[in-house]
Amino acid sequence: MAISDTGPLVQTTPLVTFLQRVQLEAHRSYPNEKTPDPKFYIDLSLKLPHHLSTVEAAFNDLTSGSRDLPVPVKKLEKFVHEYFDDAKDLVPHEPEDFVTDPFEFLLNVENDQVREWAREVHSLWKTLCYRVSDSVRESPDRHTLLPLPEPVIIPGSRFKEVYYWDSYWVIKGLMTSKMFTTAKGIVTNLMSLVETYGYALNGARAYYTNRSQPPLLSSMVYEIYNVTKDEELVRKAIPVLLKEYEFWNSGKHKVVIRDASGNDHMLSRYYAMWNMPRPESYVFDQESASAFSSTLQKQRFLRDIATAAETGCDFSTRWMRDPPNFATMATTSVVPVDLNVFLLKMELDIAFMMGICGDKNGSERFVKASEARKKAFEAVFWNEKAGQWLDYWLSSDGDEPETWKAENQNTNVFASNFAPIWISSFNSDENLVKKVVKALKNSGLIAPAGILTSLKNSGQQWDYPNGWAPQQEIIVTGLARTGVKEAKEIAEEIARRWIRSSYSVYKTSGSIHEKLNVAEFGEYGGGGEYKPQTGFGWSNGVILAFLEEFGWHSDLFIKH
Ligand SMILES: OC[C@H]1O[C@H](O[C@H]2O[C@H](CO)[C@@H](O)[C@H](O)[C@H]2O)[C@H](O)[C@@H](O)[C@@H]1O
Repeated sequence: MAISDTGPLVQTTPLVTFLQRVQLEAHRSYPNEKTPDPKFYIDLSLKLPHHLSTVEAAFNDLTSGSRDLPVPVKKLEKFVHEYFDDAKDLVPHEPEDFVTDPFEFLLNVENDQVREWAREVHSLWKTLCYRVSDSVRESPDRHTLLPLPEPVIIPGSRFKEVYYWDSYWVIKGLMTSKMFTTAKGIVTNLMSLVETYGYALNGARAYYTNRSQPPLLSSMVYEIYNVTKDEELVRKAIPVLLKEYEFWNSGKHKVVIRDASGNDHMLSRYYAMWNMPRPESYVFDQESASAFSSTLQKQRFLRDIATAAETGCDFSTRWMRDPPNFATMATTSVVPVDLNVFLLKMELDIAFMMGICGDKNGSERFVKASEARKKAFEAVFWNEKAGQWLDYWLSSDGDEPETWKAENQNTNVFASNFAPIWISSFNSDENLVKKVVKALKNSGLIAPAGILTSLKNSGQQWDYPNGWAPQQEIIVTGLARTGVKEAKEIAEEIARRWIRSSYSVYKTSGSIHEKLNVAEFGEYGGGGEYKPQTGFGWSNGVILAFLEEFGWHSDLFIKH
């Protein structure tokens, strides 16, 4: 009998399993250059009055003669059209708190051109706001979309569902747009997922139940509370955050690294509860896994792929033992700097929220937890020579404590190495900030349109020449809020570059992009045909948040 991987698994639904078959058949049917996005098939819903069993029977008939030859495209399209609905499970929704010109909107942005564009970006929330259709609530088995109680803001483009970490930057932008009800609704939706599953899902689809995404729920609650002072929200959030905290600090997510003096440091890693091809990319993952011969190797590789999706950075050389060789993906063997930043932030946020609710003991417990994690940052991640925090490669499977070794720090430069500067535990230390600013300036990461994700050109989405997308916002905000002049200056300069390029791409291609080609972006770059203006959730959010943070009054769109 073949030896199998025994790690945790979360089963998916019968509909997802069936739609994978349809996706695979479509991949066989279409001539290569026309193959539709595999995600299209996994997002389909069953049309009324058909039931899964009858549709499966019809599909079996359709494919029965096609063991060697694929189903002709026309026949497959007819089948899809007859039995499925596409993109009807979300219904456009006018956000109730949207006003064209919000009261006190970007008061510190004095430049007319900038204000006019900001209003346009603000109005794009309307194109990204939906509610889940009644049919999803009434017959969840017909859909891969999951029911959520409140309206949603989606990223847009091919992503027609809520995403966990994207929602943080969406909320930052909604705060600028004064759309507090919509922001609270997003948090309520994510909290409902944690209540149901024990963690916030990667996204609100049945095929995302086997993993989470970077844990930023506490930061979302914190941002909303900071503006609205809504104590009720905080009270509701605390038990949910405690549940989420437990998820990230137990089982396979928890690792212990022992330092040279014998002190144990508890940290966390990403670890998906899945070891098969991701349903939304089944055809691709199956092909990548075909490089391995044994079942165990395939399953481990596929878990590392699904785990990379849990990191939010799918894919990057950051997760490869031998970059850029994709077959060496080993995400579960990395103890990542940024994940632990998010968890340290969660500890500080929970301590703060418990303080608001008068739970002094609880608050002290979480302050202590944050202090312990801060020590772990010093012992495991910090590299004095590099002036940044480095990811750590595990030597074993991470189930037992292992002893720290200098050579296990990943000395490659990634934007995430600078993420700790986001939080007060680190950015309150002026000497440390100066070292980190120097390292960031010399890192090669600061590019014409913002901060690069990495310096390696691997062809992957989360590598050179792309930027650390909106995630750079946390580095910029952290630097901007220190008392160190050169930190503030570099923060403003990075934000200016990001805004100027986003503006340029928007004006020339017609959309706000989820990511920019940060390295090769020219002064006015962009290009492409003029299309109706479209938003992209998290980038929309960062544009508005940067404008709020820096309150520019000069012309941003001229090179300074
Ligand atoms: O369909 C493939 C993958 O798509 C998602 O990842 C990317 O888009 C997300 C939405 O903007 C974003 O949160 C993520 O950082 C991107 O890499 C999805 O999250 C993956 O799980 C999925 O496999």
